[in-house]
Amino acid sequence: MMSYGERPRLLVVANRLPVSSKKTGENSWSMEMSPGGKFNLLGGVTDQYDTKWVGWPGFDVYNEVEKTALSKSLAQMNCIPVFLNEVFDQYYNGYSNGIIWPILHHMGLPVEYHHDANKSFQTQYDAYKKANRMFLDVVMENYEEGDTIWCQDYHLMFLPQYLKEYNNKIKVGWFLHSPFPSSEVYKTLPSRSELLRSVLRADLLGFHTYDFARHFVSTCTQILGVEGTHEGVVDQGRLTRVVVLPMGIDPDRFISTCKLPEVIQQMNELKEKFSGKKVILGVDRLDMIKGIPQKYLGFEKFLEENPDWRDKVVLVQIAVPTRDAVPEYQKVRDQVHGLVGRINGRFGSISSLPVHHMDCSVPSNYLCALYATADVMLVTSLRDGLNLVSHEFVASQESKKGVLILSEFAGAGQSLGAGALLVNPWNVTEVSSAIKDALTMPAEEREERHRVNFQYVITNSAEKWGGDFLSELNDAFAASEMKIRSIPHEIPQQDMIQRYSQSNHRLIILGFCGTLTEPMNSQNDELDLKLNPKLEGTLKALCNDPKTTVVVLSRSGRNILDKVFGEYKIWLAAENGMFLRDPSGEWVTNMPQNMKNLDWVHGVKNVFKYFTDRTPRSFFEASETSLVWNHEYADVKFGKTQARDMLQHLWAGPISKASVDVVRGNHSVEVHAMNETKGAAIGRILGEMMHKISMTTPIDYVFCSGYLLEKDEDIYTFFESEIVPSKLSHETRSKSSSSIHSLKKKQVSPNVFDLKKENYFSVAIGQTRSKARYVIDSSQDVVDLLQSCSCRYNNNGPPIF
Ligand SMILES: O=P(O)(O)OC[C@H]1O[C@H](O[C@H]2O[C@H](CO)[C@@H](O)[C@H](O)[C@H]2O)[C@H](O)[C@@H](O)[C@@H]1O
Ligand SMILES: O=c1ccn([C@@H]2O[C@H](COP(=O)(O)OP(=O)(O)O)[C@@H](O)[C@H]2O)c(=O)[nH]1
Repeated sequence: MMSYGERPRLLVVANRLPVSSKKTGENSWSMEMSPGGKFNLLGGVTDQYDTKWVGWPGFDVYNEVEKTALSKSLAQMNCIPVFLNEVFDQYYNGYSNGIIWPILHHMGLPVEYHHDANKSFQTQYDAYKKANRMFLDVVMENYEEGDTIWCQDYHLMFLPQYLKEYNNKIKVGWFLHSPFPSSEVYKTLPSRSELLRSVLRADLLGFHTYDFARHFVSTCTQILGVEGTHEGVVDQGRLTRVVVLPMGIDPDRFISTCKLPEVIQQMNELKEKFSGKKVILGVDRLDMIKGIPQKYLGFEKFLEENPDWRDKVVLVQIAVPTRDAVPEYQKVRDQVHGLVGRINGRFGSISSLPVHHMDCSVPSNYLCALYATADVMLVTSLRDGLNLVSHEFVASQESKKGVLILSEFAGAGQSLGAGALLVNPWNVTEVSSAIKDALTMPAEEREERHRVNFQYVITNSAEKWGGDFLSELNDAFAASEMKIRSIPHEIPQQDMIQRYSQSNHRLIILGFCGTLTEPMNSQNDELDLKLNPKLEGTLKALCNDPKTTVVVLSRSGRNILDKVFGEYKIWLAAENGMFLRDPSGEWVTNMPQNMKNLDWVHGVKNVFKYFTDRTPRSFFEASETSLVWNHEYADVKFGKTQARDMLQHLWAGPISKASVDVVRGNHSVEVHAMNETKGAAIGRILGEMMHKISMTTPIDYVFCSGYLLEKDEDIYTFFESEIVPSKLSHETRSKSSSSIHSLKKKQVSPNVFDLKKENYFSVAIGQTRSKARYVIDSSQDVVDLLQSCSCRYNNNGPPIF
């Protein structure tokens, strides 16, 4: 592993490098850091990391000598160029900004020009993939083992997959600076699944707001049929962590710039120019998402309704040209120019114009002067990942304490909403009233609102954001490394059976659905879950064996388990351990206190019933604390569509405020009380069991197997902590503190376990990755294993079946 100096290495990969390069002569360049945008993060993380940037330099370079010269100059700024040249147009203007960008911002797909080879989705998509491969090539040329790769934004959605395909051990994070839309919008994208699958290969995914993260997870569950959990997205036992981390700015840069003599001079000039007038400021790229037309309509309405203000207020709008080659951007520019002309025509005079509109960017010091001089900042984005401009305004207003009017559709609305006046930019009347409120706001309220926002902006800086993301990435990577190491092995069948026969008290814990159930096929009419007939005799023999305790631990309810296992001398734990039945058939409630509020159950049941009635061959199980809707036997495609719709209904209705977990399985939707997992239940179950029986022989053999959800796999790790270290004798062990009693706060005898590592068999069914030690393919293998064990139940005696 290579580390530059003492610091770990970080490669930040973004579409654009954070420097602007100017050609000063043949093969010579001058470089300047770009001050704005997400490039602020660079300052934030360089202290702890040796950081290098990989990205497009901002222009084409074809000549090899020039490429080398530019690369050398960029290297001095820790930048590495990716020369996209002929791919750039279709990748950047085409797929990135013409297709993905509008989708991410809820604007829908443009009409496809499929007759024009340069504009068809397919050619643009191919260019996008090609560009992502070009980024990969440059990253790999510079990669050293142990480096962290942080991919930025929607331009690089294929990069996580390409990196992991190249080397699965690379640590990869991806952050989306844009919003992520509702699944209803996202699913219109023709390449929807490929892009999602690719980003899911990263170790950590970051979003600006909770809504974007929630949309992303639910989109993955609906389109890919993967499982969404509170940690992220789980596919085939592999977790991709999802975090919400709103970006920030470098507030000190704005605070100190406002104190520079040059900037104070600019501020004085601006004050003089607009003396006697209040200044409303807008700073946006000239992008459809920024809602500049809506801003002008709101301002126009304000002037219409408030004639007294007409010569006392100006709107200064910096509209930075952007993505000019994309047709939609040309349209919005023309529309905006039309509105500016109309407003100035209606309300202007020889001596004053209400709108000062500029199609240009301004130098960063001048921008600071504008921020600091303005009385009101007006942000009317229709959708915006975050909106750094609003943060920058707040940071620059330390002395003026002006008012921020902020669109509720900007990510920043979720963090600066407390101090800002939040508006719906589509509501022209609301924007107009907010302008009036801002201009007439009493000083006391203005100062208080500013104080709240200023506090947020200085605390949640870009530095904190970068540090938090990278530390989350390290944690996620370490956790996934541990998982990779524990890819389960094939079960050593002979050893398992031999150890079984040599032990004195065996505990067998089994799941039910997919573990012990009868295999179903598409011809089956009977939808009742039934015990696999091949297991009937085996299970009976195991249950009758005095040396063996068998527990079925299932999400199913008491009535189902009773029906299936009524005649067996078996322990049944229904609803993941909420109810426990002993071998004599008596049920007790075994529910933790904090799960008693079950008001949501009724509403969920109604939604499940509605969908069951409309989805042939689907069914649901409703128990007291959980509900499962199963579409395994329904038409595959229709079942998935219905499940997707069902989730929308659930989120919008009965579970919107409930403490529940929703789990989207491959063929099911489950809703159950929060944190109710098999691992959380097993301590309680064993405690209750020990309470009921007097156990003379400690458990020295455990077989635990199921076709389990990722979250229920905590049951496999539960027993790991019960294992006796090999050097501890049984006597020493009995004095040690490692007992269920101490671990799970239940009244059980201290000598419940005497479990050696070799005698613990946790066996996952049908998983490629798992917390279990071993893996088997199907429930048929469970049948074989249990049969082999039961044949040996009288130790060395002859098989009885
Ligand atoms: O590089 P361009 O194509 O000219 O576009 C500039 C950037 O626009 C987008 O910015 C987003 O990132 C900001 C910081 O996270 C966020 O505040 C804003 O809401 C987003 O729109 C784009 O995502 C960047 O990649 C572009 O560089
Ligand atoms: O003339 C200008 C106007 C704006 N900006 C910067 O552009 C960024 C805009 O970021 P924001 O998140 O508001 O929107 P985006 O353009 O990234 O969608 C901010 O950092 C501004 O300081 C700039 O550098 N020059």
